[in-house]
Parts: sequence; structure tokens; C-alpha cells
Amino acid sequence: MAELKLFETRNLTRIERIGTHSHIRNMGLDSALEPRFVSEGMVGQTLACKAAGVIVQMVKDGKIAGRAVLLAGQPGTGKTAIAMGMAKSNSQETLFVMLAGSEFFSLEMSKTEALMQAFHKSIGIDRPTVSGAASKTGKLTLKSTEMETVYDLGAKMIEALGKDKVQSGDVIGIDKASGKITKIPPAGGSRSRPRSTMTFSSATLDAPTLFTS
Ligand SMILES: Nc1ncnc2c1ncn2[C@@H]1O[C@H](COP(=O)(O)OP(=O)(O)OP(=O)(O)O)[C@@H](O)[C@H]1O
Repeated sequence: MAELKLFETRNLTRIERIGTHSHIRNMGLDSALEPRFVSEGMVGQTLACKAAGVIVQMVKDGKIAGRAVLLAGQPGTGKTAIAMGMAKSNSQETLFVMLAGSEFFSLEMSKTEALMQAFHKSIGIDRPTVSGAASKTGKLTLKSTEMETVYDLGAKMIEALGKDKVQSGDVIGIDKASGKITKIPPAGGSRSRPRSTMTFSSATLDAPTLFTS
């Protein structure tokens, strides 16, 4: 009879996607913004590289600012590579922040807030909060009689909690699209609140603490 052998398996619960763009050093264009077929880590995609180069040049010349660029194409055709080339064309040290749509939409944080955080991270800024402490992330616990939910907090929401002086036991409304937090005043005392209302329980910051439970 065949012997059954059991081997210990490694914990594979956390699988990370490894970004393989380290070979991209620039957009592979010459000084007249003409694309070379193989250059600076970029191979082919000459029209897209040229278009990206023209946009970067317009930004450098101060002709456009505060705009977004949409790169569309089949998976794996080099959209991220070109975006990285655009960043690297400015300087090899330019910060490049990647956001995966799926991760982004699964965040328990307002999309505006998540975007703001990514932008702040990309330009190395920590926004000051109302208390003057550095802008940080945190956690917010909401409780009802049936359930308890923990939300990730961004700087904007932390600021809103401070502004409204939200305290443990307060009923709050959160607009998940904009991140706006509003304190809902008790109408005739807490007993009249519907059972399903979520009540602010606690908020903690990962660093400089504004609120604690
Ligand atoms: N023209 C290119 N020159 C050099 N490397 C490239 C080129 N196009 C893609 N690659 C490399 O191939 C891999 C996949 O490309 P990339 O992630 O940029 O594609 P994508 O279009 O952003 O894909 P997805 O839509 O799945 O996010 C990366 O390692 C990237 O650096």
C-alpha cells in the first residue's frame, strides 16, 4: 500500500502582486520626442509613447496642469509601463503610486478620501488636521444593537469628526461617496432612535491621537 505523506504547507493567505516595471527608465523618446523602438526599457508602443511624451512636454512647458490622462487598452499592453515612463521622464526619483481599481472599490473609505490620500502620498504631503497634528489614518467603530462595523478613516473624515465634536454615543451619518460626516441630533432622546441606527462608538488614529474610546 502506498505511504501517505503529509507536508506542512506555508501560509498562502496573503498573495501580493509584484510590480515588474523596474526595467522602465523613461519613455524611449529622442530629444525631438520621436520614439525609438527599443529604448530605456520601453519596447514598441511607439505611438502611445510619443503621445505620452507630448503630454509630459506640455506639462513641463506649463501649457497644461491639473488634468488626468486616460490610457485605454487590453490587459498587459503597457499602460502602467507608459505611466511609469512618464513619471521617470521627469526624474528617476519621481514617486509613482499605483492604485488597483478592485482594491480601491473594496476599501471601506470614501472614494474621494482614498484618492486624496493617494495624491497626498504621491507628492509626499501630510495635511494638517484641525488639532494641528499631522494628517494620519485611523479607525472608526460604529455600533448598532445588532452589529458592529469598523471603518478605515482618512484625514478628511478625521477632520470632520473633530469639527463636529463627535463623541462616543453620538449618532452620525456618513456619505460614503464624499466622506462627509454629519452628527444627527437626538430627536426626543436616544430612546426614540430607530434600533438599526449606527452609533459612533470610538475612533482611534494610527498616530497622533485625536479621539480614543
Ligand atoms: N512596451 C513595453 N515595453 C516594455 N515593457 C512593457 C511594455 N508593455 C508592457 N511591458 C511590461 O509588461 C508587463 C505588463 O504591462 P503593464 O502592467 O504596463 O500593462 P497594463 O496595460 O497596465 O496591464 P493591466 O491593464 O493588466 O493593468 C509589465 O512588466 C510592463 O513593464
